Amino acid sequence: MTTTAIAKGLEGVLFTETKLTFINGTEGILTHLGIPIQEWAENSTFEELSLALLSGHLPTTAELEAFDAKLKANRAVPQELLESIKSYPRGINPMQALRTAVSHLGLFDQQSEETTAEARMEISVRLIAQMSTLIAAINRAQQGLEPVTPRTDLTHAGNFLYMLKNEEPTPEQSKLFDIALVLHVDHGMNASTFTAIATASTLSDQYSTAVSAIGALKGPLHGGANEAVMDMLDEIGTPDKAADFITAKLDAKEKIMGVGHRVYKYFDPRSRVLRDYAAHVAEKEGKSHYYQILEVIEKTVIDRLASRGIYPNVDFYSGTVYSDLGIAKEYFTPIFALARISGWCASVNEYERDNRLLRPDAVYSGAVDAHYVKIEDRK
Ligand SMILES: CC(=O)SCCNC(=O)CCNC(=O)[C@H](O)C(C)(C)COP(=O)(O)OP(=O)(O)OC[C@H]1O[C@@H](n2cnc3c(N)ncnc32)[C@H](O)[C@@H]1OP(=O)(O)O
Ligand SMILES: O=C([O-])CC(=O)C(=O)O
Repeated sequence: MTTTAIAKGLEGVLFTETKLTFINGTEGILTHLGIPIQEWAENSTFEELSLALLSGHLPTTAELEAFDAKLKANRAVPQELLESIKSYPRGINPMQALRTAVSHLGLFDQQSEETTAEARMEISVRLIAQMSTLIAAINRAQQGLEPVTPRTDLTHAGNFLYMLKNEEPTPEQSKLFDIALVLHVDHGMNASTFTAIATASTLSDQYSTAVSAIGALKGPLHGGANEAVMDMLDEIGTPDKAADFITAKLDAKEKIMGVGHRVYKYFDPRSRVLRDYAAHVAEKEGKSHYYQILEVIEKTVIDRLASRGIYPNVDFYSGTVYSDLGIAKEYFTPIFALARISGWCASVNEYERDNRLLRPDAVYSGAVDAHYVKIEDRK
């Protein structure tokens, strides 16, 4: 069946069914397994949401404990890989490093070429567990520091912060970071999940799907926007300059990073949760410089763009939360990958249960009835 109507950017195209995530973009609703994102953020953990999406149901205590134990047991990565990470050039984009490291990780996994449902599930657990160790090791290696051995007595979020700083985070820091991870775990058929599924649809392996997805997430129109927001805040400098800066950008028809969404034509509910946490920190510890600038930007953007359905998205406030945790902005997008690996794996595994090769089409608008002209005869 072929249609000649072009859906630019595949907007509104339905290519599969899913039971994992639902989004109502007009009302700003996001649910996983039918449960609102606010409830997941308030009550759950990264580990529980990851397992819920991988298994398709809310886990029992025994199931969650077994999954958590498996994640913990799989945190370490091969020493050769850590040595290789230390040899990466300094100053590289950490997403480049992560893409390379995840690909390299696959070389050590004896199951990496297996594509059965069972193998995909086993590899998913390892990918979820080890992504964290890789990102922390990249962060430290780029500063000339030795990687920190993962601990098995900390949560996924707490252990990541520990490996980053070689210092145990406070329970509040771990909880805040865990909530940020929960908010980023899955989001329907976003560009990186779609990319992962496209790769898996060729019956390629789970490491290849993760590597493709990391590449797709890296761009500033997708996961890379959280870092771009911080670049913008640094460029603005002080809150009093924010309104004029944004107005000038919009007058010049430039995009504001962390704003707008293909699906949400109202507030992204994740941005509201993150804003509330950022506001809470601001109230407790005094308004950070970044938070004050974001407040002005949000107001200016809503005044100018809300009538067109353009509102802050998840990337708008996430950076202030990470920056409050002392994380450098270059690591905001890798942290997005740290959370989204669960969503990628869950979506790929779900799609692979009833796989069909993804292969859309294009309307041909090039030359017709042309003939080959020898190079010496060309004008
Ligand atoms: C985790 C995530 O991936 S969330 C998204 C993260 N990305 C960003 O924050 C980058 C900035 N935002 C954007 O580029 C866009 O909003 C996208 C790509 C995310 C989605 O938007 P789309 O629905 O594809 O809209 P598209 O890019 O086609 O723009 C449609 C119109 O809205 C305007 N618009 C969209 N986003 C913005 C923005 N952030 N700032 C200003 N104008 C915008 C466009 O300029 C365009 O205007 P025009 O019709 O006058 O030419
Ligand atoms: O759904 C999208 O297009 C982008 C997004 O918000 C996400 O991946 O979290």
